[in-house]
Amino acid sequence: MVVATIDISPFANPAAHDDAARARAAADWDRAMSDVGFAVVAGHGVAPEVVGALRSAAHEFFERSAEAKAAYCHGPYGNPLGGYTGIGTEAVSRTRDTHGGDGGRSAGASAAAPPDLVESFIFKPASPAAAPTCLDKPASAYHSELLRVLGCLHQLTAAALSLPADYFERFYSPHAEVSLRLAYYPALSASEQASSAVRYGEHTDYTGFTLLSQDESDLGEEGAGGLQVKLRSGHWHALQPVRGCFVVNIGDLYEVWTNGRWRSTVHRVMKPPAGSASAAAPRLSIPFFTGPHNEAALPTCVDEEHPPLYEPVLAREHLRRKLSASNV
Ligand SMILES: O=C(O)CCC(=O)C(=O)O
Ligand SMILES: [Fe+2]
Repeated sequence: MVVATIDISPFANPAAHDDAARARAAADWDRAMSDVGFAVVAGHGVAPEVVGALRSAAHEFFERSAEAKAAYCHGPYGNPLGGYTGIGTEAVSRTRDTHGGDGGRSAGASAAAPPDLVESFIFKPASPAAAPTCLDKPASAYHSELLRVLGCLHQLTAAALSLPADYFERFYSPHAEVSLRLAYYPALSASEQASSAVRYGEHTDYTGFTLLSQDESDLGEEGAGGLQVKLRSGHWHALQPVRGCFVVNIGDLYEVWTNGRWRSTVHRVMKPPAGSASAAAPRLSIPFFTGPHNEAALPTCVDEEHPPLYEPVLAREHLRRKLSASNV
């Protein structure tokens, strides 16, 4: 398996597992994050109904008219109120030109990239801007469940990096900087299909862990389009969804914090081939972006053999640079 499946139940349900099981999961996690920067996470304990309810509500919202959806637009992608942004607002591969945690592996690639073929809704439970009624309950339930899973991932990470079990808590409390994004890729028109635009251009995520619920339709025929991850070899690997699991990857700040031991890996969402069933269908994926509160800076994995590779960076400043580059 190029992308490992990691069962996190020793951390999600600690009473049922012993320390040896936790140590094994932590070693597997360290290997996955160092080699690929992506893993498939099982054993998280999130009920399928919680995921299903949010997916249905999101479809209901995105199938509304452009005018109805525009009523929930509160500014550019990444604005503090969250809400809706349509196609034409974001070109994520333009962030490749800003300094990332990836050591500039493909910097300078795409200053003029066309906008991504995606609509977004960012759900923020504490936002004063009202969310559509259909999303409110399922998104709140999903949000709090994923915060719980994030806590497990932090314990797993602390074990993997030989840090105290509660190491990450202080950087993520009293509030983490999280963002629940519904990413809707409409069926492709003939002109979109013919254009050089992609569904979501190549990029690294910006801060901490991203927990992604993939669209099961990505299981379609080989090359049907969907999430692809750039391996160290330069090869693009298509990530097939695994039922009941989340895909988890790290963003730039983790690469900085681990002094390059873990990889903030470049990924993208391609278009399905013209005329295929997948091209005529919408695709919905749900990334939950997570990062520390702004003051956090956590250089680890530094010793005599591993001198610091990165300038220290504050979460807020890094996020600001990335978002301003991605907005069209
Ligand atoms: O839609 C996907 O599968 C991935 C989206 C993504 O990479 C992102 O939102 O950062
Ligand atoms: Fe991403």
